[in-house]
Amino acid sequence: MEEVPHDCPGADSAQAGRGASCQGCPNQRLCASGAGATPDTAIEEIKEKMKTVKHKILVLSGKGGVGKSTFSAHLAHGLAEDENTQIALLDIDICGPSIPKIMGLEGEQVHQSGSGWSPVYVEDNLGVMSVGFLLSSPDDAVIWRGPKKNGMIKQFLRDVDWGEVDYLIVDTPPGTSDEHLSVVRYLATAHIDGAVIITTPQEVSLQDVRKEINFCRKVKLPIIGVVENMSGFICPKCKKESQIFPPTTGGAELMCQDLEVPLLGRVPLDPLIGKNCDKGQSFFIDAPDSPATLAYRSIIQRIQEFCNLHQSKEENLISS
Ligand SMILES: Nc1ncnc2c1ncn2[C@@H]1O[C@H](COP(=O)(O)OP(=O)(O)OP(=O)(O)O)[C@@H](O)[C@H]1O
Repeated sequence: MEEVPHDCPGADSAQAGRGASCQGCPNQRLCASGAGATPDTAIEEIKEKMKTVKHKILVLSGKGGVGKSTFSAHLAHGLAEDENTQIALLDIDICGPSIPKIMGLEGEQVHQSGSGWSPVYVEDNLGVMSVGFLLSSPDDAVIWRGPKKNGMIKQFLRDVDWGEVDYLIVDTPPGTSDEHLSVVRYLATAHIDGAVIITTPQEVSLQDVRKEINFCRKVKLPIIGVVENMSGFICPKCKKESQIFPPTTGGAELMCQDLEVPLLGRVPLDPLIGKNCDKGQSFFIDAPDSPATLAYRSIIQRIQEFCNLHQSKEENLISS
């Protein structure tokens, strides 16, 4: 893929491409050519597009590898169990798009639909779009930087033909990067319900979650809550409940109390989750009553309650 070595500080601003924010930029010529320019019309187009999407949820994590994509995928699977609910799963994890693998869609490419793109449907009511669909193979690397990367996110939000959707779940890269700012900026005008932040119980992960929470507060992104993943261990050989290692105490719970954000729940470390993700199959099917599945279901219910409340608040605002 083409590299755009462009780090102009104004590259993501509405002024980029018009030269106004690019003074002193070594790549001014590229910038002035309009690469990655974000005309105000794009925001308007995204706003228009998002009118058919009822709820928008961002899934964030401070650290990589904590289970963010696994969570995004299974939130989508869980919500899609109600066949009257239409779900869209968007993967913008540019450096490590794992949604194709987890959803059993490896090797899929972007499908054209009119002038835009059509999601790939894993169920009638569950459509998926991933940055991974743009790669020539799973081992290909995305080396876009700056405006082109943001342009791609804009394109995902504007050009994918989602149709009428109840929930749009956005799986983001770890940390608080350009992509987060772009997606928040583009979706902000279309009212994001909020963010779910995934962590493990370890302090190295929690430390980064604190930053993530501060990021959300700075950009005024509501926080639905935190999920402590890989919290305690389910031994596959142990049959009795008592032999299950207890979930951790402290960890995310203390942090959530401290920072006044809800802890949505804890998901144990369960080897079946890893196995099923590698097979591209939901673990809810193979282990409908496992502690991990039950933990997920309770978390999903809390997210739905949050979104319903958000919707009533919006409706009240409109009617008042
Ligand atoms: N509760 C769990 N128990 C066991 N394995 C898990 C659990 N949650 C996730 N995993 C496994 O952990 C690995 C990392 O998960 P995942 O890819 O979802 O992380 P991530 O936070 O999205 O990573 P990144 O953002 O760096 O791509 C995967 O192999 C996944 O199957």
